Amino acid sequence: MILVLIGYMASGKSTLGRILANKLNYDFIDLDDYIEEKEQVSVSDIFKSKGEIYFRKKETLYLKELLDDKTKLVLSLGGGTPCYSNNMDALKNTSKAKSVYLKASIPTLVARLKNEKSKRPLIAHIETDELLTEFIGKHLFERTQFYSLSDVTITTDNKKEEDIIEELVLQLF
Ligand SMILES: Nc1ncnc2c1ncn2[C@@H]1O[C@H](COP(=O)(O)OP(=O)(O)OP(=O)(O)O)[C@@H](O)[C@H]1O
Ligand SMILES: O=C(O)C1=C[C@@H](O)[C@@H](O)[C@H](O)C1
Ligand SMILES: [Mg+2]
Repeated sequence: MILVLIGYMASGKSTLGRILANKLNYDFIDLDDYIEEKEQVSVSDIFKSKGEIYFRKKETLYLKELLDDKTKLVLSLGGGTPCYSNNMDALKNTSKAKSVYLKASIPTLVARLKNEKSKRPLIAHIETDELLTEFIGKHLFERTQFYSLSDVTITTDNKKEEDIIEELVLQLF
């Protein structure tokens, strides 16, 4: 089984993925970290030097590699992974994978992202909280159609990490 965590930037994929893997005694991989390790360069630098399209090709390549090769894995995707190529089809077409959408509201995401923009190339240039709110609102609206294809959706606003994990395990097994 591969449990795949999906959601917008700062929805908690990496944080919750680590906790979930530990609880289940599964391996944990964060797709952004995996890409950085394989390419020996940071995601931000890939965006800068090679561009987003190059990044998206690598993201799809490594997602498929992991889906083929791994089992007993919690895999946290990048925020955009479900929205490009046929990545969501690849997830839905393997009985090995179960996907979970970690749903967070715009205010929650803005509060988390406003002080953590620099490592996230798509929002690093946005100067004010108002502009960040507007950007996330539109971006999340475009992306929700892909995120919502997940097998399970968990709302995460104002919930403690351990409570989200408990809910998630109940829904998955
Ligand atoms: N349930 C929660 N309650 C409060 N804070 C949380 C919760 N889940 C995550 N956070 C905090 O939100 C921030 C973003 O979380 P995290 O890095 O796990 O998101 P992500 O989905 O992996 O983001 P990205 O797509 O950019 O990698 C972190 O500072 C984390 O501690
Ligand atoms: O939301 C996105 O499109 C991204 C999120 C990050 O996880 C990284 O994968 C990258 O910064 C792109
Ligand atoms: Mg992450």
